[in-house]
Amino acid sequence: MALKIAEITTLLKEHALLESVTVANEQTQFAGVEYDSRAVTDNDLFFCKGNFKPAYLTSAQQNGATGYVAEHSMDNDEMTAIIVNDVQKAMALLGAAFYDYPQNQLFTIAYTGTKGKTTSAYFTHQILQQSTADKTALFSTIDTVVGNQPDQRFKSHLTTPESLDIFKNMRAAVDNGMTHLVMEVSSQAYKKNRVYGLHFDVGIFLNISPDHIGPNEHPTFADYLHCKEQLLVNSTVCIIDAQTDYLNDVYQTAKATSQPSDIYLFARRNAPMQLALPIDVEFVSTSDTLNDNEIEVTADDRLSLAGHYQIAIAGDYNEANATAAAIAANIAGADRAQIANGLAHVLIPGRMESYRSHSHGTVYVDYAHNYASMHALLSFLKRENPTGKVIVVVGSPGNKGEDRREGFGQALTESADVAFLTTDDPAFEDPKTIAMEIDAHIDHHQVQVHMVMDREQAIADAIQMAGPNDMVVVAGKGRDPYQKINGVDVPYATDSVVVKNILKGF
Ligand SMILES: CC(=O)N[C@H]1[C@@H](OP(=O)(O)OP(=O)(O)OC[C@H]2O[C@@H](n3ccc(=O)[nH]c3=O)[C@H](O)[C@@H]2O)O[C@H](CO)[C@@H](O)[C@@H]1O[C@H](C)C(=O)N[C@@H](C)C(=O)N[C@H](CCC(=O)O)C(=O)O
Ligand SMILES: Nc1ncnc2c1ncn2[C@@H]1O[C@H](COP(=O)(O)OP(=O)(O)OP(=O)(O)O)[C@@H](O)[C@H]1O
Repeated sequence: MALKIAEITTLLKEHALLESVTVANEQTQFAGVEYDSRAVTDNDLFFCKGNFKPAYLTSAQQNGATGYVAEHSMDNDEMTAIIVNDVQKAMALLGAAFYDYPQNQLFTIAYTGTKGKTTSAYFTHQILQQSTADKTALFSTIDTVVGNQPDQRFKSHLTTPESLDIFKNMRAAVDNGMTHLVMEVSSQAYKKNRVYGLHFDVGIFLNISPDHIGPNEHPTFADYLHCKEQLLVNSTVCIIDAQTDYLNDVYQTAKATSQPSDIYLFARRNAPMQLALPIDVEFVSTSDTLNDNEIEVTADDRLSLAGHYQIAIAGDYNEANATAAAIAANIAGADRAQIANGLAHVLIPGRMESYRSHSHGTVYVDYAHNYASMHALLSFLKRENPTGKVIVVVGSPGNKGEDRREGFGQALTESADVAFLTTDDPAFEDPKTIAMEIDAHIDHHQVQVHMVMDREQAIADAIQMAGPNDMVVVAGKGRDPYQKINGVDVPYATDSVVVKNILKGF
């Protein structure tokens, strides 16, 4: 693989991105593309982006980079300088070209939504692995799967990677024989143009609620919604959960660029919606308990998926996630039996994992980490087991999503009996201060609050307190293997392992 200067300038000009180019000669070509100086090798093209320091370019040059792309000249006469008006867009375009447009060889399904992306992506991947004979790749918050060998599955750093990583991983998937890809597309991915120029075969909009609004993410809710809606603009087929907030806005966005026959609206039967639209796929719970989750689906004749489906994980919100996955997988070629088998057997790390103890009730490890997910989770548990106490271990991250603190306080007040406020990725803030901010939004007449900053100790104390019929919820980290403290990823055994170890002692 190589990228020639002529191809680079043509592409950038076509997209009105090129400002100037200073090049050694017309034969110039690059052997690789990189945005991190530490990964640069001989004759790479290096992208200067984000919180960039000039020293990174020096280091990239020392490692072999012979050209750079930036939004300003970098005072370096020895390298080919390609100056653009948007380096993130340029990076996505040139990344696709360098890896020879692997997206064209994959049937692509992408999920967006404030909650449920990972769960729905795992559901869809599990189903498609059957219908494609194990030829489905997955780019999720948890894992990136580009093939079926152990070294072709690795932990993800971001929900949606940088564009160069997306195209590199897509290329690897294609070279490993994959024919389909399921991925999560965050609002940040659109904000930062990580998916610029990518068109998806199927795009799914699950839901939206206030989250990711702050100095490092989206300035306003309107910006957050706009970024999320871009998935529908960039997808041929659009699937929309009609119970989403802002349904009118979301639906109009889909309609602007997709044929009505390519839009699928789904909803729980008789559920309230913000706009009366005809529903194409309906689901209804036929069993919705802590141990058994089953839905019946009816669909219009574009799809063949009417029937009963068992869902491997509990939670009424997972019924919507499962329905979205069933529709997407059916469009991608999976039949009813494959959908049923996939939904019945999927396991998602850190999502509704349940551990039964002898005398301290059931412990749930779950990734709920904002108001919407915490409310969905706790209200479900309380409804299913009204006589048991709900004991929650939770913290809120530092230097991001500050509005989550109020949300946790509200969700705990609505549905918890006891809260152990603790540490969760405090970054550069004091976890105790964060805990006090959550506490300020808790009604102490409803919830008994304990402050235990050592997360493992908080989990142990919560389990110790629980009686046989109680439920302990360890929220927010799932299988995250670290705590982000003062800029360092400090290893952490994961909530799942901590819970299992504690339960051995009981
Ligand atoms: C706001 C944002 O998009 N930030 C991302 C962005 O940061 P950045 O471009 O400023 O990069 P940086 O790490 O400050 O470094 C600047 C540049 O210098 C380079 N560098 C750095 C060091 C060095 O020695 N040499 C060198 O060349 C880096 O590779 C980078 O290109 O690019 C980095 C990778 O290049 C990401 O790690 C970083 O994500 C941060 C960590 C992050 O947490 N982002 C969150 C907000 C995010 O994107 N989340 C969404 C999920 C949201 C949801 O759940 O819906 C996601 O998709 O993951
Ligand atoms: N459709 C849904 N509506 C509300 N809450 C949900 C929904 N699906 C999952 N949840 C809750 O949100 C948590 C996170 O789910 P999941 O990881 O699937 O979402 P996500 O969109 O990938 O989240 P994130 O962007 O935070 O990574 C779950 O552990 C569960 O508590």
